[in-house]
Amino acid sequence: MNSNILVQAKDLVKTFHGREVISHCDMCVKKGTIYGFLGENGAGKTTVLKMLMGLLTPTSGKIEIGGGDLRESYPSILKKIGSIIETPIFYEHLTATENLALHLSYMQLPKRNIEESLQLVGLHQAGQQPVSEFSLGMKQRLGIARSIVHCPTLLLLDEPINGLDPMGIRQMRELFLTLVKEKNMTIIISSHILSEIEQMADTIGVITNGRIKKEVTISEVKAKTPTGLEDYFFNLMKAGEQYV
Ligand SMILES: Nc1ncnc2c1ncn2[C@@H]1O[C@H](COP(=O)(O)OP(=O)(O)OP(=O)(O)O)[C@@H](O)[C@H]1O
Repeated sequence: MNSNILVQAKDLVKTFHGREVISHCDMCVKKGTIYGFLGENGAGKTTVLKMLMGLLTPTSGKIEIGGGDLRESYPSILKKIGSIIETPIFYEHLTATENLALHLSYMQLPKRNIEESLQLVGLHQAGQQPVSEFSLGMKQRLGIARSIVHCPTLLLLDEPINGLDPMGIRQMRELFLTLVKEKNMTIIISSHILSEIEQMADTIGVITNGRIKKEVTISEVKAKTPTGLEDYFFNLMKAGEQYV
């Protein structure tokens, strides 16, 4: 595998109860980039992200992360992946700090970076509060803190800005850009908020009916559709392959 590539999925298939929801899906994510993962409701984004995280086993196909086969490198590779997939669940009676400490101990890692991670997501003053007292947005921020506390190289973020206020959305966008620039992380982020993806992503992957329809750099998107990503996405959905 090309050394510039961190994640490569080849010919992925996932079947649930005989129904193929991911169909021969190929995906390629370069190191040190943000990959905006787009698709309509039910297109297959969460299912692919769960397979990249090892939470679901593909029916067939191959996933390589950092040049190694995900299945063969499991579970040690988990230490290099951070994720927020669907609604994050916490021990509600424990504090934010205790939840992050528990996460690190599950991963058999030293209790480091807890304060820094809470600071990065704007929860530094809430570290000693039980999670049961957190708002939806605070839980989402804590989920992001948990995804980065072990300093992963790959972040899988499934709609991570759900529930955040406008300030929070901007702070998280800036955080994700900083993590890539300063901590060398690679991020795959799914979101329906195309304006956010447009401001962050280097590459866009569009999935339709379980298959990547288009992988394109953001500069190609802008060249093709000067009015921006939203129009590019809608034109692609409407016109299909004729548009690309
Ligand atoms: N555990 C499961 N059992 C059966 N079908 C499933 C399961 N998980 C997902 N699916 C189906 O797989 C398809 C893809 O779902 P997925 O959640 O991956 O889509 P998505 O692109 O993340 O959608 P959304 O944008 O609505 O979150 C859907 O048709 C869904 O019903």
